[in-house]
Amino acid sequence: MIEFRDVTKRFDDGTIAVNGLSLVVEAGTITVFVGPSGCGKTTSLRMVNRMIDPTSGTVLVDGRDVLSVDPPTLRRGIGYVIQQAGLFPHRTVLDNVATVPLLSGWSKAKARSRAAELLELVGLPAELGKRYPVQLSGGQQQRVGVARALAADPPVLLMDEPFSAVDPVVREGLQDELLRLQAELDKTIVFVTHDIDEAVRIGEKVAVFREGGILAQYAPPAELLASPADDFVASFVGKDRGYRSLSFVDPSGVEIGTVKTVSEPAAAGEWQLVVDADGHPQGWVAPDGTVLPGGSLYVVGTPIRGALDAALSSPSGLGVAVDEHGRYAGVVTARQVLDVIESHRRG
Ligand SMILES: Nc1ncnc2c1ncn2[C@@H]1O[C@H](COP(=O)(O)OP(=O)(O)OP(=O)(O)O)[C@@H](O)[C@H]1O
Repeated sequence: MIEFRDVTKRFDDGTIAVNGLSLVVEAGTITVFVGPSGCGKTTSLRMVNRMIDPTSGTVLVDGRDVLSVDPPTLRRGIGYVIQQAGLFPHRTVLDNVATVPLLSGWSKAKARSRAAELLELVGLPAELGKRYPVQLSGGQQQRVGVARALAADPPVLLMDEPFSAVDPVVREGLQDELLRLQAELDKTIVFVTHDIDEAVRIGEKVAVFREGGILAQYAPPAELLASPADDFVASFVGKDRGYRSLSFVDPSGVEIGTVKTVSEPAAAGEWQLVVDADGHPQGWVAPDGTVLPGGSLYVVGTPIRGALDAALSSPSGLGVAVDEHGRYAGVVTARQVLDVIESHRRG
């Protein structure tokens, strides 16, 4: 557990970067600090591992005031991941990941075998270990950065805009990967971003900061979207928040219907879904035989936003539902999904 107790940081030039911050980051959760540029997110994060010390107030990690622990000892238990990964350019990927185990006195062989395991854990093929950081894509470098931070198996992980240098598609992949890793590793993660979508996607709790280093709201994502504490949070969270809050609505009640499926397109006077031999949807055949690409797919059991999006983006008006292996499971209509949303709203 990490606790900020009335923490203020005033820099020498008088800038108040963090102003009276009090919050608790529960152990084993991902907590996101989000807010516009310059509102004190990075400064708050760096006070956890003593890259910056507070002017007043106390930061506690597992009940211990961080000021009572010398920085090298403290940092052994706290992994740190930054934007652009911060890898050593002159060392191979494997040696980058092995750095901390080596510093902790492990033999070279043991440190490298641990590093190889970690590369696998973050989804990188073993052969990339021999390359140098410049020979990797931005997304791969970020994965190496995460592997390196995990090398000493720290209970706490600090991540400062770790995915902001990569394109949106790679970024979503990295976010999914982090959620998968977290389900396995159960770390206490503090994640800084200025992207509210990223914050509500990965955070179990989200702290919204405003200018002047003031905490505007600290709540689970669904609550943030449903009841922003004030106008600042409401505008920061954005005008699509009603739609985005559907990411947290339970899909039970959504009925999965059926549609005719075919393996070869042919006009049949009705909408038909083309599926391959394994049952994966390929596209639609309109009643006049025109072949059209499909819309987004709804994975059955996932939040209701996906069901609505599948229906709205489908040329037939029927959203295609698939199982967890991506195989056709049925269809949903926007009308029916909206009825379920309405019934949830009425409670
Ligand atoms: N060493 C420093 N000396 C003086 N002011 C500083 C120093 N470091 C940061 N600041 C100021 O403190 C405020 C908070 O900075 P911080 O980096 O914590 O913000 P942030 O929310 O992480 O911003 P960003 O999203 O742009 O990284 C800013 O006004 C910044 O200019």
